[in-house]
Amino acid sequence: MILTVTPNPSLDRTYEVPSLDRGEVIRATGERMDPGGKGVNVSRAVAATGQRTVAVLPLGGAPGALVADLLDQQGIEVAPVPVAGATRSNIALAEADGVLTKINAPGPELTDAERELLLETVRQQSRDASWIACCGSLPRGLAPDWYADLVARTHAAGARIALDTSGPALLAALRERPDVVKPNAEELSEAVGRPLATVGDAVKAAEELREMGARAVLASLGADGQLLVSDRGAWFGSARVDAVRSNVGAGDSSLAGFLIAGGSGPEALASAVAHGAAAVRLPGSVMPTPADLDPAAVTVTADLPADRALTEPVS
Ligand SMILES: Nc1ncnc2c1ncn2[C@@H]1O[C@H](COP(=O)(O)OP(=O)(O)O)[C@@H](O)[C@H]1O
Ligand SMILES: O=P(O)(O)OC[C@H]1O[C@](O)(COP(=O)(O)O)[C@@H](O)[C@@H]1O
Repeated sequence: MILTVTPNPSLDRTYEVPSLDRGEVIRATGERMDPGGKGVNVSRAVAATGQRTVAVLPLGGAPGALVADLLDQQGIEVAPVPVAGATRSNIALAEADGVLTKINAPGPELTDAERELLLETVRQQSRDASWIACCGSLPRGLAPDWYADLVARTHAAGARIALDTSGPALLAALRERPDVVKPNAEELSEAVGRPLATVGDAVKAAEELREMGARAVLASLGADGQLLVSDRGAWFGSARVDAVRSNVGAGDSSLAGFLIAGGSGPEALASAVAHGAAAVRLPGSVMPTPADLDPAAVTVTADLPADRALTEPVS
């Protein structure tokens, strides 16, 4: 079973708009609502493959009830932690030319009792977990070392940990040796404090994250593909996508693909790339099913294209 922990889930509202004009009334041409938050999306993608997954998440207020309903409709097993504050709503504005603007709200502040209940729920659910994916930003009330503490506790109980977060929460948790971390290019650059212009720059940064404690680094590089750096070696994977519809949740879908394929080595990287490529062909944060995957379009190589310039360099 793959357990996911999303301390700050969301109701994701995506509006399709012709274009963004600041200060004007913009009439949306389409709208959709999805249960969101990075671990929630990992659970949705794992469940789409038929594997068992449980999502642990605080839920509160009317948006929280809506998230619970939407997850129920999708058949996702949830271990909810009731909280007094309302679950946040995150807004994505998708322009006709493909540009996506996202507004991520801070979310409710968790009380001491809610924080304890969240930890206790993770502890109870982690008994049958092969992997625990700890994902997303931390809500107010959880200190930056919250993930570090969770990694230390769950490692002691024998589960493997995948971590997808950023900033101080990522840096603190690295010290507890998570089994894999999944930064995107911006998060990787922020963690090492350097710009990334080439695949080689990303490889060096991923190696540095391993020196800081990560056992493996699955770095997602947007349209350029993904990189896996671990004690078994380093590989680069990519897949060409002709029409990108939405990249919301593409990283989450990739992490799910990586975990369901065993969570290490080139086969898991190929699965991560296939899931990322499939996710961007789908609207909003719709997660791919096996029928959406095109494994034949994926290339994985140990011959790293170090000099290749990133399509979207991080400055
Ligand atoms: N424009 C794109 N074209 C093709 N694949 C993409 C594109 N954007 C994302 N992907 C796929 O989805 C993965 C995750 O996207 P990325 O933007 O790196 O992560 P995140 O969603 O975490 O920011 C990429 O590594 C790639 O495999
Ligand atoms: O916890 P954060 O960093 O605010 O991110 C939450 C948001 O990210 C998502 O999980 C999507 O993630 P990505 O587009 O980065 O893959 C949304 O569902 C959610 O609104």
